[in-house]
Order: sequence, then C-alpha cells, then structure tokens
Amino acid sequence: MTDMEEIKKQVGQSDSDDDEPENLQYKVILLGNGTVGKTSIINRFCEDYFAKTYKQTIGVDFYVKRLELPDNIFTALQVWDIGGQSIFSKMVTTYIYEANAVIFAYDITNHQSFADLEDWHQLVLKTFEGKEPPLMALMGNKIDLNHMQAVKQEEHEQFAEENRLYNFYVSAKTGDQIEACFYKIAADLSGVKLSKEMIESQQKAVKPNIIDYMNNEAELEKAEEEQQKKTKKKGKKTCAIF
Ligand SMILES: Nc1nc2c(ncn2[C@@H]2O[C@H](COP(=O)(O)OP(=O)(O)OP(=O)(O)O)[C@@H](O)[C@H]2O)c(=O)[nH]1
Repeated sequence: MTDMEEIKKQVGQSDSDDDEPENLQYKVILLGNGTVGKTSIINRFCEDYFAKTYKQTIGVDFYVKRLELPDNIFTALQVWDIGGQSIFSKMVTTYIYEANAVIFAYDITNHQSFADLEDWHQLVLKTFEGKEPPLMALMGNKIDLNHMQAVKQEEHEQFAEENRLYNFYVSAKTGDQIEACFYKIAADLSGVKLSKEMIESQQKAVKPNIIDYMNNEAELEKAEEEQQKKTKKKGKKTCAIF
C-alpha cells in the first residue's frame, strides 16, 4: 500500500468513494510553524474546545466535520492538522497532495511565524506545479492577544493580496471568526454563494465571546472550564456534527 493509500484508509476515504452520498467531501489542510495554534483552531472548529496546554502534533492528525450550507447542501470537511515540524519531513508533500484548500496559519504575536509562511507557501506551489492550485487562505491566529500584535495588518493584507489568498483573523481561544472562516471555505469549495446576511450571522454568533473576554477574562476562563468538562471527546481524532 502506498503512503497516500494508507492515509486515505485512515480518514475513511478511498478512490471508490465517488458515488457515496457524501461526495461533497473536501480536504482542508492547515500549515504553519509549531505553536501558531493549528490544533487549537481545529479543536475549536470541530469540538468547540480549547486547551491551554501545548501538545506538539507529530506528523499529521485528521478530523472530519460536516456542515450544512444554504439550499440543503451538506458538505464534509476533512481537516488535516499537519505538525509544524513536518516542513523538515519528506512526508510533507504527501500530506499537501490533493488538498482542496490550504490554510496558512500564523500567530499574530510572533513575526517569525508570519515570515516563515513564505516557505510554506512555496512548498504548496511546488507540490501543485502544473496542476490546478487549491483554494488558499491566510489565517492570523490569537487575536485575543492583539495588544501583543507583532505583524502589522498591512503586512498581513499585502501577503494575502500578492498571493491571492483569502485573509482571516481568528482566535482559537475565544472562538472568534473560526466558524465563519471554515464556513466560507466550505461554501466556496461547494460552489455555494453566501448572502451578506448568512456571513453576518456566522460572525455575530462569535463576536460576543471576544467582547466578554476583553472585559472579563476570569469569566471567560470559568466558562471555558465548564465547556471543557462537558466535552467528553478530548483526544478524539475525528468528529462529525450536523
Ligand atoms: N491566547 C491564545 N493562545 C492560543 C490560541 N491558539 C492556540 N493557543 C495556544 O498556543 C499553544 C500552541 O497551540 P497548538 O494549537 O498546539 O499549536 P500548533 O500550531 O498545533 O503546534 P504544532 O503541533 O507544534 O504544529 C497552546 O498553548 C495553545 O493553548 C489563541 O487563539 N489564543
């Protein structure tokens, strides 16, 4: 079995899946340096969970989240959490291969993590050389720490514009904008046009969190602890929520 066949088996996807009802299934990968928050972004999106303690991702982890888009369109995002150290591994191009969307994540408080996205971006372009490139997005994480922001908004926007990337700011800690970003990516991949109201409702759903956090950190931490107690799926590699 080749590396790619082995990975497809692990995520429950095979080449003969095309006729299955879940044919709107897309592979979305997160790339970026270690500690920028890739695992945290995915945990927040898939399980509404945030861990303060850092556990390095070795190699790759897989998650699945199902989303309902307008017009009764259901889509499954297969989200690949690729460890930051993978840039030094031969396997990294195998992980990138066949991605439908790539999210380049950095930590807004760490300028090096932003500068190194140039290398991650080049790696993706090289992997897709001569092929249709995937949808690509830039994601600045940890906006709850915006008082420590080390990357200017102009730099962020310029990088996104030059490389034709969607650009997002998120916080895995508060959940701000996480759902809205993945929803936008899923809609684009599925060819679904989102109305202004749909986009706004996604954003409104998370905004109060960040306001509470900025004004009352203790309260947010209490709410998070309660949420984490409720989350029984800690450590689980996949989730499926409709
Ligand atoms: N304040 C804050 N901390 C965050 C946020 N996202 C992640 N962190 C913290 O940053 C650290 C690293 O997060 P991870 O999600 O493990 O980072 P990663 O990019 O997956 O790291 P690798 O596995 O090494 O590739 C953890 O201690 C998280 O709690 C955020 O939005 N805000």
